[in-house]
Amino acid sequence: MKKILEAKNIVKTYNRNTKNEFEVLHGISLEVYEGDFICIMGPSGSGKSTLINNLSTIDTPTKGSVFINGKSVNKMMETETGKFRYENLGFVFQSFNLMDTLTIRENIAVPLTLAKVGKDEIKERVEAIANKLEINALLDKYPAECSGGQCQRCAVARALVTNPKLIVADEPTGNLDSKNSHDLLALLKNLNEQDHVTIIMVTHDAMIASYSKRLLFIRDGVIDEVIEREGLDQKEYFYKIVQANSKESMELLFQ
Ligand SMILES: Nc1ncnc2c1ncn2[C@@H]1O[C@H](COP(=O)(O)OP(=O)(O)OP(=O)(O)O)[C@@H](O)[C@H]1O
Repeated sequence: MKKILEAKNIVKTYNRNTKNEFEVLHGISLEVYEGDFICIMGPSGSGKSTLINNLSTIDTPTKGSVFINGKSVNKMMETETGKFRYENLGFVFQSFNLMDTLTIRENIAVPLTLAKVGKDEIKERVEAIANKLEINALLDKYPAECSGGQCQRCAVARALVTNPKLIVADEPTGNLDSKNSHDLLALLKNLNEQDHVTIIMVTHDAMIASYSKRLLFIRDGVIDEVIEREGLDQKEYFYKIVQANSKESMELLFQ
């Protein structure tokens, strides 16, 4: 299986060399293979967003290294990072991050415009991904004219339009109700299973995490527990995830 991402011993320290210096990630190593669907969970403040940002070029680790498609991303120049991002990564955030003044069509086209893809090809690729995600009817609307669920589907289309190797999603269902959350996860699961899109996702929600294939539980800046779905059905996997999540509550209640 092809290795998409490798993190070696990453450490992240905020406010370095000040009295507020504070190490959030304490040497995390991780390998992600093509077709993986990894979910990161953990208590608030445990370092989930810091980890996903450091894995995906949004932030740079203080120590250790990250390789995406075999390329070391730590050593990349600022200018190179932008190009590398839209060629290799698709991002989905809690707040959708669509631009209000652009139509959905223009929003989805942004990574292609940045990559200087020609006008005709942009039109073709935007329409193809809109077809796949069944959002054709939204293309000429503005984000304010779409529901939250529709906006997040459009954000996923924007993340996928460059055919990235890896989708990075930080709390993608954070602003969605349960029906829209499940629809979004069904879509991501389908992309993962049918098109082998590799996904790394942060969530607080055990039900949402039960769509993944592997769960990394972060506690105090280290990977404390790994749960593989393997032969489990979604319900059994969900119960295992709930158990991992309830560890803190049990400790608080019965210490
Ligand atoms: N830019 C920053 N500068 C200083 N400290 C930061 C910065 N970003 C995050 N932190 C701190 O690092 C720790 C981990 O933050 P992070 O956002 O990664 O946690 P999280 O697990 O994603 O939390 P949550 O579930 O609440 O979103 C927290 O204590 C946070 O206050």
